[in-house]
Amino acid sequence: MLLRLTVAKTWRSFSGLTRCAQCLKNGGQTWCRWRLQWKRNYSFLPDDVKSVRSVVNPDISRIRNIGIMAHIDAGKTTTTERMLYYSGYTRALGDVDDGDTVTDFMVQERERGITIQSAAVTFDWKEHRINLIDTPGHVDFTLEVERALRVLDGAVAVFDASAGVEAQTLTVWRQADKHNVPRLCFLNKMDKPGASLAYSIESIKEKLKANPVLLQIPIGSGKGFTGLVDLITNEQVMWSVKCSSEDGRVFQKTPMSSSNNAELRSRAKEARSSLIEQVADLDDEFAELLLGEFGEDFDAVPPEKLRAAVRRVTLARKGVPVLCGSALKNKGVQPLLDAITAYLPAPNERHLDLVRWYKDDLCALAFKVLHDKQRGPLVFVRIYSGTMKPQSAFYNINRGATERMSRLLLPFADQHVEIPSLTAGNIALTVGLKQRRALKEGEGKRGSEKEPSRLVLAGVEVPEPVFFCTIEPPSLARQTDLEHALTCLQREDPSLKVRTDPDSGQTILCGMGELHIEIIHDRIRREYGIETHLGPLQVAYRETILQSVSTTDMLDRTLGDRRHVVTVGLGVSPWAESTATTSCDMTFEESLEEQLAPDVKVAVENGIQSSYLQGPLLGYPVQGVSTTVQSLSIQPGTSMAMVSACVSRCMLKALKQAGGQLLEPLMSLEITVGEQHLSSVLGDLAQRRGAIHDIQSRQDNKVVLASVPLAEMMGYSTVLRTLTSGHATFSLELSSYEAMSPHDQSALLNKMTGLV
Ligand SMILES: Nc1nc2c(ncn2[C@@H]2O[C@H](COP(=O)(O)OP(=O)(O)OP(=O)(O)O)[C@@H](O)[C@H]2O)c(=O)[nH]1
Repeated sequence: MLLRLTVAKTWRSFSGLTRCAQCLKNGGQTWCRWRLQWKRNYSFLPDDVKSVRSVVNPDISRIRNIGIMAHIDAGKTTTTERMLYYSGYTRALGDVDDGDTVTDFMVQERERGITIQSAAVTFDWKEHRINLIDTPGHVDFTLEVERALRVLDGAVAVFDASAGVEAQTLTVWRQADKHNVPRLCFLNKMDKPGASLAYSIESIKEKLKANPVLLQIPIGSGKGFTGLVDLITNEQVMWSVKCSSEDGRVFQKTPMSSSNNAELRSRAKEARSSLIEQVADLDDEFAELLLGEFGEDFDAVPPEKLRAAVRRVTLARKGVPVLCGSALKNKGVQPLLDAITAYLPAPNERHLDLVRWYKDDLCALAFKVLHDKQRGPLVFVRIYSGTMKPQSAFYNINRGATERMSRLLLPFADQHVEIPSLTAGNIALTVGLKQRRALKEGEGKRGSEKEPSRLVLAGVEVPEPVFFCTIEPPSLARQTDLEHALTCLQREDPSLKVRTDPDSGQTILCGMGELHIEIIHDRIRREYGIETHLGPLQVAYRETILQSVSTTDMLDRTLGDRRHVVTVGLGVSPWAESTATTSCDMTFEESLEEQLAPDVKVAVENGIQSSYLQGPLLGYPVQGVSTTVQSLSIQPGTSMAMVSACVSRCMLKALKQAGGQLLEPLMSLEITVGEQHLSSVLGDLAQRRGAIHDIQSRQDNKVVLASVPLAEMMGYSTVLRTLTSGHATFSLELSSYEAMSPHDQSALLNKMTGLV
């Protein structure tokens, strides 16, 4: 009896047709804990992976390495989840709100319903291999997006169709521009009452300065969104709306000519004509075809000719195809998959100059490391040329070392399938590479044979952290465990920085934002079993100088029977744009440059660099300063450590004399808020030293664009929630480091030095 009940429950739960008995007992909630657990356990079993197809190395022209990128909550994970379901790799539809999606597998991701780390999945769609990376939308994890875009050939930018382009969309769009990544736009959430195709298209043009090429128009709006018109094939694509549990697998395609909706027919005709004209403007080959054969009758333009032209336009990055749908309501995802295979490039269509040097030798870029307790570091690699095989040796150009990989895996989120080899164009996971950030290889060949400096694939820029706090283990005995945990976490996440305070000896965590540090704290507790204590969160200020100064210093010290004597003269001067940079530089006077021995130069450089790390005001890093070493005399027998110490002391003196200026991180803030709460939000911003740049209208909401010092934004999410009863969202991103006013600077100095 019990068995029968369980089987019945299981079937009901699996089929998604009815609620389980426990759900009904719980007052009719759609999901109960039991059902969630079941979904977690069974919705992504290893045998869901179609391993036979997966092990086949597909032809390179049929591979698509793509990323899904967007502002937070636009629906990236939900869209990815649908792709996995329709391609047959999962048996049940995962849901972000239920915390059971494939790509958000970290506990923190499931609990919070957000993506924290990018996750790679591999699946097949209509004879194509799609390697997909779902990236986070929250700005604290922006490095994850950058790392993914570095190795991808194409991207899908997902938009909330009721919001259009949002703050983080701009950031990820710029990142994709930087890496020349062709992309598609997916206007998601067409089922939302405020969804608007026209508004979203306009904001893509205006804010992203992109050229949207509309390939579909929606049928119905808000809750009445039922399908779309495919303007390429001139067909109506309709999903069934009979049942809310419909999984969207089945849909109907009918030619527009047979539609009895005259208004839709005319809208579609107009949109298709605009599309054809736009593509003809962007692609000469298509324009010629149009002039020659189809000038009089756009209806007769064959879909395949139009598709090929849109592909050329996309690859040349002259336009961005735009599609629409509702991932949550299971509409529009299969056409999006078709578009990925039709318009985004195969790896061999992305012409990387560097790769041709390798010919058939292996060239791969390691772009991400995961730390696995049993297997050690798992390194994600993108293969650019050659073939990768387990149990073979590789030359790591960055580290100048040969390494051996023990196993080769294909990533399916947190599940991995072992494979015997993988060819160019693919993304794989390797086990056994020991070197940190193990990078590119030329199999079995020393880099020198091939001018290694020219053959290294560029990595990504790691953003500077803006927040820091102390972290302490529960007892001194756990300090080593904490250090190990932090080493592993840093290996995975280069935007996390860990240092030791030279005065107090405390360990300092530096991160990209409040959420970033909170997640690291939580991971140390859950994954490494250490209950750590975090000190108060502090802003990472910077220091610079106000004027040019020259000074000298002399060190004369006897240690044991050895006398060390150094005299140094140097000048420091501020950069014209000290707030626009995060670095400093140094030079030697011409005569010294020629005269000094290499080890002396290194010692001097070390002294200068160490003084840049801690400014004279509050010990924050110095930026925007040029130093010129003007004179140096060293008595024989003096150690190089003493040279560094003397230079460092002289630098401190010079920086102090040059007048210290504190720089604080200024953040770009975008708040979306209902009109009724606008005035309270603006009033609050005024008290936070905020400067309002613009207030725009977005459907029924107002969007406030402002800049605010980071120091004023601690715990802002709670404040905003209280001010607006939870009816506002915001996104915060580092804009620049700005000089503090003399009043604010002295207040901060007094506070930090304990004078008030
Ligand atoms: N109405 C509606 N809601 C959607 C749709 N797609 C996603 N959502 C909801 O939007 C919220 C965010 O969805 P996610 O898929 O987590 O969005 P995301 O872009 O992956 O979020 P982050 O990774 O955290 O940036 C969830 O509550 C989803 O259920 C859609 O098509 N329509």
